[in-house]
Amino acid sequence: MTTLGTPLSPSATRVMLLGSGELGKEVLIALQRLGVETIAVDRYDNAPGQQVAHHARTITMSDPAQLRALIEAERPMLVVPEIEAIATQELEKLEAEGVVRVIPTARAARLTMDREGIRRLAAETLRLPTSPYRFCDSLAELQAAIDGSDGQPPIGYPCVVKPVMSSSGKGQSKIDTPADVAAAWDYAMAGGRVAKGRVIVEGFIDFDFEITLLTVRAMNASGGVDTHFCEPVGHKQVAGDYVESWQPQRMSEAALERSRLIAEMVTADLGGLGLFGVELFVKGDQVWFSEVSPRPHDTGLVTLVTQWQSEFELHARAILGLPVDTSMRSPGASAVIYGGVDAAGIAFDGVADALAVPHSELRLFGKPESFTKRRMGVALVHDQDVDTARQQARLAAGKVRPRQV
Ligand SMILES: Nc1ncnc2c1ncn2[C@@H]1O[C@H](COP(=O)(O)OP(=O)(O)OP(=O)(O)O)[C@@H](O)[C@H]1O
Ligand SMILES: NCC(=O)N[C@@H]1O[C@H](COP(=O)([O-])[O-])[C@@H](O)[C@H]1O
Ligand SMILES: [Mg+2]
Repeated sequence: MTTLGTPLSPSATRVMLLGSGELGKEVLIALQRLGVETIAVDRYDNAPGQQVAHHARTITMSDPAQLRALIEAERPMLVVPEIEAIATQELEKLEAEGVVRVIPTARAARLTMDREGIRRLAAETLRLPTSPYRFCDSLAELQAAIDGSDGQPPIGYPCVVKPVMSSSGKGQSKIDTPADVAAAWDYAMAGGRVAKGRVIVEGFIDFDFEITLLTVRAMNASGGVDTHFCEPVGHKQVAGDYVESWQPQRMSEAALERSRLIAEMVTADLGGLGLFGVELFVKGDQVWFSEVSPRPHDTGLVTLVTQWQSEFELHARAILGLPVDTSMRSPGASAVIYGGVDAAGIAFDGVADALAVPHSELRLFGKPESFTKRRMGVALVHDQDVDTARQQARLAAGKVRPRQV
């Protein structure tokens, strides 16, 4: 049975987020609503979540010594990874030593932090359908994997190259012809969240659409763990980064059933409590596993206006051992607002126009520095159908005009 305390008192239930961007900010708000004392950690000062948490700490989260020192000093009840650049092996040690519980588990955080860990688990251990893939440590190995001159079946063209440690499309590119290979390698080397000279090359899947199946592992009344599914979230990606999402994505019963089966298998193996974003490619009734976030997913921002409990509230409840409800309340959509400029302390014009769009909401994340392609905010719209919601969300996002001050 979960007992919650009073923040800033000896009875406090203390939770630490490792990574405090836009997703962590919403988790922190959900935790605060339950009176949880929060510690927001990030690599830079004034990260979005640090602006709402009780405590803010800035460290290099990929440095094992810094991470251990902070966790030992703060002794939170839970550590909640929010980003991909964390010294997860140190988290595994801390968990094994009984210093802290990691969400969902330290092993899950390690396996999903690195594309190799999760891909080998899904494809080789669980035997789930995925794109064909290979891991390469040099441009020569990459070319050999594509051509099949390494003695294995060729990955061929088109294919996709990604650093093993990266997210939001950073360092990712599609290769259509032999002329693109060297540039893709160089881009991957420059774009990972953590310097590591290794990439995954994947055969390109010509899917009809892709979804995130938000899947929650939460305690039931008898102390066991149940798996709950949200309605599928459809999304559109440009250059490996999400620009629009909507819920529900219409799909065949067979494809939905397969998606749930895959999500159930992957999340059961990763274990622990919390919400997962299971990314799947769908073509007709066929479903491929792509990757999974053991935490709220950027495309799931739409659930802030489509579900009674958003993915952030679901995560907060599940990790605390509380019951969850994944039901929808309305169709809806989200559209991303990019910075458009490279500047610190930018201003946003057009906010009133955006919010004049019926059933719209905005989240402006408050990131201290803007980059042309940095996600700075999102427009959210609920409406009676997904098509209308998508159109209106794009309209609202387009009304917001970031500018240098
Ligand atoms: N093998 C593939 N075939 C076709 N499209 C792909 C493939 N791999 C990736 N993509 C496209 O690129 C997008 C981003 O890929 P992926 O999810 O692996 O990157 P990411 O950097 O982890 O992104 P995020 O952190 O936003 O989830 C996918 O959602 C999909 O649209
Ligand atoms: N696809 C993963 C994702 O969306 N992660 C979200 O982006 C933040 C980093 O943003 P930044 O790169 O702008 O600092 C992360 O902290 C997380 O909230
Ligand atoms: Mg992804």
